Amino acid sequence: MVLTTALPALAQKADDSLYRDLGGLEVLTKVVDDTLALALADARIKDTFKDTDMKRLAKLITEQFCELSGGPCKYSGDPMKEVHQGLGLSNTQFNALVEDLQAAMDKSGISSRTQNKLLALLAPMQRTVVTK
Ligand code: HEM
Repeated sequence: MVLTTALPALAQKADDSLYRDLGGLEVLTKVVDDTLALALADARIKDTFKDTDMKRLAKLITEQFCELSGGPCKYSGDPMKEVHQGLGLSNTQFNALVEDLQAAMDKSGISSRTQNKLLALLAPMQRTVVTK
Protein backbone atom coordinates (compact mmCIF):
# COMPACT_ATOMS: atom_id res chain seq x y z
CA MET A 1 0.00 0.00 0.00
CA VAL A 2 2.74 2.42 1.02
CA LEU A 3 4.80 1.30 -1.96
CA THR A 4 2.08 1.90 -4.57
CA THR A 5 1.49 5.44 -3.35
CA ALA A 6 5.21 6.25 -3.05
CA LEU A 7 6.16 5.10 -6.56
CA PRO A 8 4.66 7.95 -8.58
CA ALA A 9 6.40 10.44 -6.29
CA LEU A 10 9.70 8.66 -6.85
CA ALA A 11 9.19 8.69 -10.61
CA GLN A 12 8.88 12.47 -10.52
CA LYS A 13 12.14 12.86 -8.64
CA ALA A 14 14.38 12.65 -11.71
CA ASP A 15 16.63 15.72 -11.57
CA ASP A 16 15.21 18.31 -13.90
CA SER A 17 16.85 21.27 -12.14
CA LEU A 18 19.08 22.18 -15.10
CA TYR A 19 16.10 22.02 -17.46
CA ARG A 20 14.19 24.36 -15.14
CA ASP A 21 17.19 26.70 -14.67
CA LEU A 22 17.50 26.95 -18.46
CA GLY A 23 13.88 28.11 -18.56
CA GLY A 24 12.23 24.95 -19.86
CA LEU A 25 11.16 24.16 -23.39
CA GLU A 26 10.11 27.69 -24.29
CA VAL A 27 13.54 29.19 -23.61
CA LEU A 28 15.40 26.17 -25.01
CA THR A 29 13.48 26.46 -28.28
CA LYS A 30 14.46 30.13 -28.55
CA VAL A 31 18.08 29.44 -27.62
CA VAL A 32 18.40 26.78 -30.31
CA ASP A 33 16.69 28.96 -32.95
CA ASP A 34 19.01 31.87 -32.08
CA THR A 35 22.08 29.59 -32.10
CA LEU A 36 21.28 28.30 -35.57
CA ALA A 37 20.57 31.82 -36.86
CA LEU A 38 24.00 32.88 -35.56
CA ALA A 39 25.60 29.76 -37.07
CA LEU A 40 24.09 30.58 -40.47
CA ALA A 41 25.59 34.07 -40.25
CA ASP A 42 28.94 32.77 -38.97
CA ALA A 43 31.54 32.68 -41.74
CA ARG A 44 33.49 30.00 -39.84
CA ILE A 45 30.70 27.41 -40.08
CA LYS A 46 27.76 28.54 -42.22
CA ASP A 47 28.80 26.42 -45.22
CA THR A 48 28.41 23.21 -43.22
CA PHE A 49 24.64 23.81 -43.10
CA LYS A 50 24.10 24.47 -46.82
CA ASP A 51 22.25 21.17 -47.48
CA THR A 52 20.49 20.96 -44.11
CA ASP A 53 16.79 21.25 -43.30
CA MET A 54 17.24 23.86 -40.56
CA LYS A 55 13.72 23.49 -39.18
CA ARG A 56 14.22 19.78 -38.59
CA LEU A 57 17.69 20.42 -37.14
CA ALA A 58 16.30 23.00 -34.68
CA LYS A 59 13.60 20.57 -33.53
CA LEU A 60 16.10 17.74 -33.00
CA ILE A 61 18.67 19.84 -31.12
CA THR A 62 15.95 21.31 -28.92
CA GLU A 63 14.72 17.80 -28.10
CA GLN A 64 18.27 16.70 -27.36
CA PHE A 65 19.06 19.66 -25.05
CA CYS A 66 15.72 19.15 -23.29
CA GLU A 67 16.46 15.47 -22.64
CA LEU A 68 20.11 16.09 -21.67
CA SER A 69 19.12 18.71 -19.10
CA GLY A 70 16.57 16.39 -17.49
CA GLY A 71 13.44 17.69 -19.20
CA PRO A 72 10.47 15.67 -20.44
CA CYS A 73 11.67 15.08 -24.02
CA LYS A 74 13.05 12.12 -25.93
CA TYR A 75 15.64 12.72 -28.66
CA SER A 76 14.29 11.25 -31.90
CA GLY A 77 17.23 11.95 -34.24
CA ASP A 78 20.08 9.79 -35.46
CA PRO A 79 23.24 8.95 -33.49
CA MET A 80 25.72 11.87 -33.24
CA LYS A 81 28.55 9.88 -34.82
CA GLU A 82 26.52 8.87 -37.85
CA VAL A 83 25.21 12.39 -38.45
CA HIS A 84 28.51 14.24 -38.18
CA GLN A 85 31.13 11.86 -39.52
CA GLY A 86 30.69 12.87 -43.16
CA LEU A 87 30.96 16.57 -42.35
CA GLY A 88 34.70 16.55 -41.59
CA LEU A 89 34.36 19.03 -38.71
CA SER A 90 37.37 20.57 -36.93
CA ASN A 91 37.84 21.65 -33.32
CA THR A 92 37.79 25.26 -34.54
CA GLN A 93 34.34 24.70 -36.05
CA PHE A 94 33.16 22.95 -32.90
CA ASN A 95 34.30 25.91 -30.81
CA ALA A 96 32.61 28.33 -33.21
CA LEU A 97 29.25 26.63 -32.70
CA VAL A 98 29.77 26.61 -28.92
CA GLU A 99 30.45 30.37 -29.07
CA ASP A 100 27.23 30.91 -31.02
CA LEU A 101 25.36 28.85 -28.42
CA GLN A 102 26.88 30.92 -25.61
CA ALA A 103 25.84 34.14 -27.34
CA ALA A 104 22.30 32.78 -27.75
CA MET A 105 22.15 31.80 -24.06
CA ASP A 106 23.45 35.27 -23.07
CA LYS A 107 20.66 36.80 -25.16
CA SER A 108 18.08 34.76 -23.20
CA GLY A 109 19.57 35.88 -19.88
CA ILE A 110 20.82 32.42 -18.82
CA SER A 111 23.42 32.70 -16.05
CA SER A 112 26.98 31.58 -16.79
CA ARG A 113 26.71 28.97 -14.06
CA THR A 114 23.74 27.40 -15.84
CA GLN A 115 25.36 27.83 -19.27
CA ASN A 116 28.42 25.96 -18.05
CA LYS A 117 26.32 23.04 -16.86
CA LEU A 118 24.80 22.59 -20.31
CA LEU A 119 28.20 23.02 -21.98
CA ALA A 120 29.69 20.39 -19.68
CA LEU A 121 27.11 17.91 -20.96
CA LEU A 122 28.01 18.73 -24.58
CA ALA A 123 31.78 18.67 -24.13
CA PRO A 124 32.13 14.86 -24.27
CA MET A 125 30.46 14.89 -27.70
CA GLN A 126 33.37 16.87 -29.17
CA ARG A 127 35.29 13.62 -29.64
CA THR A 128 32.40 12.12 -31.60
CA VAL A 129 31.55 15.16 -33.72
CA VAL A 130 35.07 16.34 -34.66
CA THR A 131 36.76 14.13 -37.22
CA LYS A 132 39.64 16.27 -38.45
C1 HEM B 1 28.03 19.06 -29.04
C2 HEM B 1 27.94 19.54 -30.26
C3 HEM B 1 26.85 19.18 -31.22
C4 HEM B 1 25.60 18.67 -30.99
C5 HEM B 1 24.96 18.33 -29.65
C6 HEM B 1 24.95 18.51 -32.28
C7 HEM B 1 23.67 18.04 -32.46
C8 HEM B 1 23.13 17.72 -33.68
C9 HEM B 1 21.87 17.06 -33.89
C10 HEM B 1 20.90 16.64 -32.79
C11 HEM B 1 21.70 16.89 -35.22
C12 HEM B 1 20.51 16.25 -35.95
C13 HEM B 1 20.64 14.75 -36.05
C14 HEM B 1 19.78 14.16 -37.14
O1 HEM B 1 19.75 14.69 -38.26
O2 HEM B 1 19.12 13.12 -36.88
C15 HEM B 1 22.87 17.48 -35.85
C16 HEM B 1 23.07 17.56 -37.23
C17 HEM B 1 23.99 18.39 -37.79
N1 HEM B 1 25.02 19.03 -37.17
FE1 HEM B 1 25.43 18.92 -35.24
N2 HEM B 1 25.81 18.93 -33.25
C18 HEM B 1 26.97 19.35 -32.65
C19 HEM B 1 28.06 19.90 -33.28
C20 HEM B 1 28.06 20.34 -34.58
C21 HEM B 1 29.04 21.23 -35.18
C22 HEM B 1 30.27 21.76 -34.44
C23 HEM B 1 28.65 21.47 -36.45
C24 HEM B 1 29.27 22.34 -37.50
C25 HEM B 1 29.92 23.41 -37.21
C26 HEM B 1 27.43 20.69 -36.67
C27 HEM B 1 26.76 20.62 -37.87
C28 HEM B 1 25.67 19.81 -38.09
C29 HEM B 1 25.04 19.66 -39.38
C30 HEM B 1 25.46 20.34 -40.68
C31 HEM B 1 23.98 18.76 -39.20
C32 HEM B 1 22.97 18.29 -40.23
C33 HEM B 1 23.48 17.18 -41.09
C34 HEM B 1 22.42 16.85 -42.12
O3 HEM B 1 21.79 17.77 -42.67
O4 HEM B 1 22.22 15.66 -42.34
N3 HEM B 1 27.11 20.03 -35.52
N4 HEM B 1 23.72 17.97 -34.90
